[in-house]
Amino acid sequence: MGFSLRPFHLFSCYDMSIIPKETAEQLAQLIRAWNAKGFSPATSTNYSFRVGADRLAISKSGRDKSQFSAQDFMLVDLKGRALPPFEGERSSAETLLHTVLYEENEAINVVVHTHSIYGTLLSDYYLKQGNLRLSQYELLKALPQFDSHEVDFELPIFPNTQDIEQLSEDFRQLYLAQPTTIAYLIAGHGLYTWGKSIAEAKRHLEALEFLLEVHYKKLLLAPH
Ligand SMILES: CSCCC(=O)C(=O)COP(=O)(O)O
Ligand SMILES: [Zn+2]
Repeated sequence: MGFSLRPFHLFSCYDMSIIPKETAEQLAQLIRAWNAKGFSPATSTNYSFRVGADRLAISKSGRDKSQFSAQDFMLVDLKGRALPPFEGERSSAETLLHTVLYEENEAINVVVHTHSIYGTLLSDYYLKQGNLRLSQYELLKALPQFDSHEVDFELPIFPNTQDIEQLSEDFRQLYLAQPTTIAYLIAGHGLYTWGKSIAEAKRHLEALEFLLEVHYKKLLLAPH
């Protein structure tokens, strides 16, 4: 099965209150698969895809990701406000961490977030230095900017906070200064990454989660 995202602009007379079923089902299937890998314990994590220039489909808050289905998405605008017919429903508590990306880059179509053990531990461990540097791993070539393993990839780390609006503005400043950023960590919390398609966001997420696990296990082998 392919994981391409159908360009929304092809639907000139498309009903904008409808969430595209095929895309929602593709992403829901991946969300369940990532849950099985331990990326989203206890209702954690959130996911979204662009539905138009001014709107996105995002996971509703508190959903069990092992049971996630297309019906667990709802529509919000770029300010994170619920759109018809979803008024009164609660989108992800971290909705603004998604909307900031769709606002700042119209090429972004999918945003994903994980709460893996390795992302949680390493983001906390490296918070003081402000980033996690990954070098010399072949899988770095799954990231867009690299065609060699002999590179230094720095994953920014933000302190965790319950003030998601402030965190989204802090991230906006970083993204405006460094628009090639493809992911970041929140300390003791997890990973955000994104892409222009489901396939690209999937590649980033799976490569980064693999690299986090490898890096953690390397520290165990050779502590420093
Ligand atoms: C139980 S996880 C705490 C909130 C969180 O970090 C998360 O990713 C899930 O929040 P949501 O509102 O999207 O369910
Ligand atoms: Zn989270």
